[in-house]
Amino acid sequence: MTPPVALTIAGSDSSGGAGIQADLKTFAALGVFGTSAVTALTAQNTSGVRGVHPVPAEFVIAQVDAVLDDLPVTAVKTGMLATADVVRAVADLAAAGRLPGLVVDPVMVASSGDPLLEPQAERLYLEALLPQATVITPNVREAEVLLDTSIRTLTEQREAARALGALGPSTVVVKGGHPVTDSADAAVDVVWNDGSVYELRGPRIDTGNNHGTGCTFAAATAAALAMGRDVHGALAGAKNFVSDALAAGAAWRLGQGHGPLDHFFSSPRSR
Ligand SMILES: Nc1ncnc2c1ncn2[C@@H]1O[C@H](COP(=O)(O)OP(=O)(O)O)[C@@H](O)[C@H]1O
Ligand SMILES: Cc1ncc(COP(=O)(O)OP(=O)(O)O)c(N)n1
Repeated sequence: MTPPVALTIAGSDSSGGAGIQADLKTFAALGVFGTSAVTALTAQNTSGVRGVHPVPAEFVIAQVDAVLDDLPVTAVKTGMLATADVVRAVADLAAAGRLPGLVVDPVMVASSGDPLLEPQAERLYLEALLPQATVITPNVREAEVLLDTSIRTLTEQREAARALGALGPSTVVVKGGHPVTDSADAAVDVVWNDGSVYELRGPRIDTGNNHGTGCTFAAATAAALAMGRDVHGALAGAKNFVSDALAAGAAWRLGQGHGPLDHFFSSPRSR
């Protein structure tokens, strides 16, 4: 049977845990045919980012055009966009109606603390890209930067989701992988949709193997949208997928730092 097709516009993580590698694994694990437009090469491993080599915006667009002109893409995920030029170019594509089911993960900084976005691009996210998205998935730290505020409680996480919703996206998820003080035992993501706010809650899994959680969550959301699920079903499915992949990879040892998730937890190898 012909599978649904999703596109990721994101950076390459040489260590395979985050970026387009995580996105394509997630798409494959969920039965979606994955395509990609690479925005930057990173020389990266589980301990940190050693270098970033951005792709010129024109060539990012050339990759997107090549995919969209040929394949029936029904959802798109953006991750590390690296430069202001690329954020602007992707926003222009969205404005032209070329990016269906758009999930924007506004990647700014790796969990290692290394920057993955030019600071001047933050304003463009706010003004040009986020308002056009079907779903935006900032983590708490990214929400703080976008709103120029601090988020220390679940109440503030909920307020942040509402404030980001006012910018224009259809749905906002302020992810809680970095615990706010009153949700230390649970991983709580706050969803804003069309004026209402609710929580996606799961147990906080005790593991250092958490490299690529955000990429995986956004890619799983895009995969579900590509399959035709509604946004609530897509987010619930993505939350379960990332929890299961974290739990399955909790004990393996890949790399010296924050290891990856096990995206293929339901494959024969993991059983
Ligand atoms: N230790 C954990 N246990 C359970 N879920 C987690 C854990 N860490 C992150 N998550 C989940 O992974 C997804 C990505 O969140 P987060 O880690 O905040 O993103 P990012 O990688 O962008 O910082 C969210 O659904 C979040 O709740
Ligand atoms: C190339 C690339 N893109 C994105 C990230 C950040 O990934 P994320 O899923 O947000 O996970 P952590 O940084 O929290 O592991 C990245 N590191 N590299």
